[in-house]
Amino acid sequence: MRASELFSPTLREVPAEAEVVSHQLLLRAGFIRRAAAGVYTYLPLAMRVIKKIEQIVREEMDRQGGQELLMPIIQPAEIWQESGRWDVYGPELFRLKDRHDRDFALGPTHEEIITVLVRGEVSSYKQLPLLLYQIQNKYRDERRPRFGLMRGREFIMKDLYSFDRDEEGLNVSYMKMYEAYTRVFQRCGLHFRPVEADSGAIGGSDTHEFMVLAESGEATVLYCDGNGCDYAANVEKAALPFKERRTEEEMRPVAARETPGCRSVEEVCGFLGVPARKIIKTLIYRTEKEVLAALVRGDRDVNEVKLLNASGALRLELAGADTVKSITGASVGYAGPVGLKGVRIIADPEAAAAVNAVTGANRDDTHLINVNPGRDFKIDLVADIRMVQAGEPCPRCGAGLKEAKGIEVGQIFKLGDKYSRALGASYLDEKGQSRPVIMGCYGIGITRTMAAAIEQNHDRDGIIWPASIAPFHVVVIPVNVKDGGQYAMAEEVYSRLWAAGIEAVLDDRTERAGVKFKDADLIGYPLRITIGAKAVEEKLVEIRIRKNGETVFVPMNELEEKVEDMLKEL
Ligand SMILES: O=C(C[C@@H]1CCCCN1)Cn1cnc2cc(Cl)c(F)cc2c1=O
Ligand SMILES: [Mg+2]
Repeated sequence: MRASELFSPTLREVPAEAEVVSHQLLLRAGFIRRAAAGVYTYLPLAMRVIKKIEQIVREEMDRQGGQELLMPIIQPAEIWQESGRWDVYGPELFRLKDRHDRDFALGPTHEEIITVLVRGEVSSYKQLPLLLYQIQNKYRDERRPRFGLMRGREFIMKDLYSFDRDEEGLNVSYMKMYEAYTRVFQRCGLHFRPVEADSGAIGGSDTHEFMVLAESGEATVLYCDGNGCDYAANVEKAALPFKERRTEEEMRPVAARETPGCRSVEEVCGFLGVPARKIIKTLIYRTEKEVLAALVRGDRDVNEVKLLNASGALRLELAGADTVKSITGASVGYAGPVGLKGVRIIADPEAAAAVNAVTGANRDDTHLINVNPGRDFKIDLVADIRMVQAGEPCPRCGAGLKEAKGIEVGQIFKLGDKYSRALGASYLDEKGQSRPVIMGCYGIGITRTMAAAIEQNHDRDGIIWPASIAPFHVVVIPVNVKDGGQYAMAEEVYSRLWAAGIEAVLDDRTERAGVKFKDADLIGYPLRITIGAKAVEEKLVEIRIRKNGETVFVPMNELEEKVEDMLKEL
């Protein structure tokens, strides 16, 4: 490929809406262009990266017995009504009508499509297990698409679905995918961690997320690196065994205390001179069914994913000031469990075990002291609803947990019979008994993986592609294209690299060398070969490694071998 022909319009400045590095660099380096909010055109350089990631994914899915197919993007509403999800998903589900006014969805995922397919074709245990996958665009109408390809409304996903006879078979499929995902992300040159995760609305039991570790990641991971312990969990899921603390403290009578303007835990602690762990923090939430009061110890935070799961609701959000006012009679910051009417009280075990605690009084500028759960208010449900914090003991080995930010690039789920029962996909077992097929589903965000690779591999000059997914391996730059000797040598290097299966770009533009170097660093080619006057005289090529800036001089007769060896390390 010659740079003068390559369609990769670079930008000097980036639009303000590009908040994260991968979004900025994908725009600046000419990889993507915005078509609408959260909708992008992938330009040639991006397509080369996407194809390489897809190829790695295909090879690893096929290695485990996966069979590729391609499912439709437009999905008939009927199967979503049959699975019960047509009314569960709100505005996030893109819906459209055809010319006959029939309802369709743009596929955000494909459990319904694939289960209906298998229902029609599988009837005997002899046909199982089945691992079917596709690599296809997905559509999810995010309220606020942002971070470029990291949270788009149209994105490319590999989704595989496993069909087994029973749980045991599912466990085999699940472990096959766990291994395949580990190989995929290793081959993509990414530093990642599988973490225990929450299965969310999709249901099912076990699930792991594959996190690319990067500061800009939206997910928080708690992990242990205590002597070989590999515990790691999305903080949404992380749970620690509750240890009741024996206390001899006598229950004292409740009393009100004026706490003017003290809304936060810190302000109340400072004003009353009590530690945060003596406070029961009360947060008012709304679900699609009811209003809840969530109680956690003052030095903890509510884990909204755990609260949602404990409440059995589908949607949960913090109540606004007016709801807090109407429910508690006070403005935000003075809510407490004593005397609350018409709300369900869900308390974390630590809050439920509190003795002589401080709580809001449900009256402005007032708190209560010596509040005792059970005596002064009734708890409707005790459930683990708190965030685990860094430093707390690893549930496996006791070492202090560490915290990292992660970008979720894949997630694998055990679905069980949730969709096969709802949609009637069953098979006859050896004894002629009809049983539901047991399913798993496994996703990798292809375009999100490309963005995550940039988040994890960049510097102030631009992208640093891992060699395995780089759009090209080498850029060959003649310092002066008007110098016949330099240009001829650059052409020779360029054609010999391609002959050796190494993907090279020849920067044949008439720009100054400095501009070419800047573009090479921005686009992020793993290697840069410079051909200047010295190179021509001494028949030496200068090879610079993008990742660490190291430069080596290589005689022409060792060119291909040296480049191959260097690429293996990148
Ligand atoms: O997609 C999954 C689970 C797995 C992930 C891996 C590949 C197979 N599916 C979960 N999920 C996420 N967002 C969704 C958004 C909409 Cl609008 C929807 F209607 C459904 C879903 C939905 O089901
Ligand atoms: Mg997830």
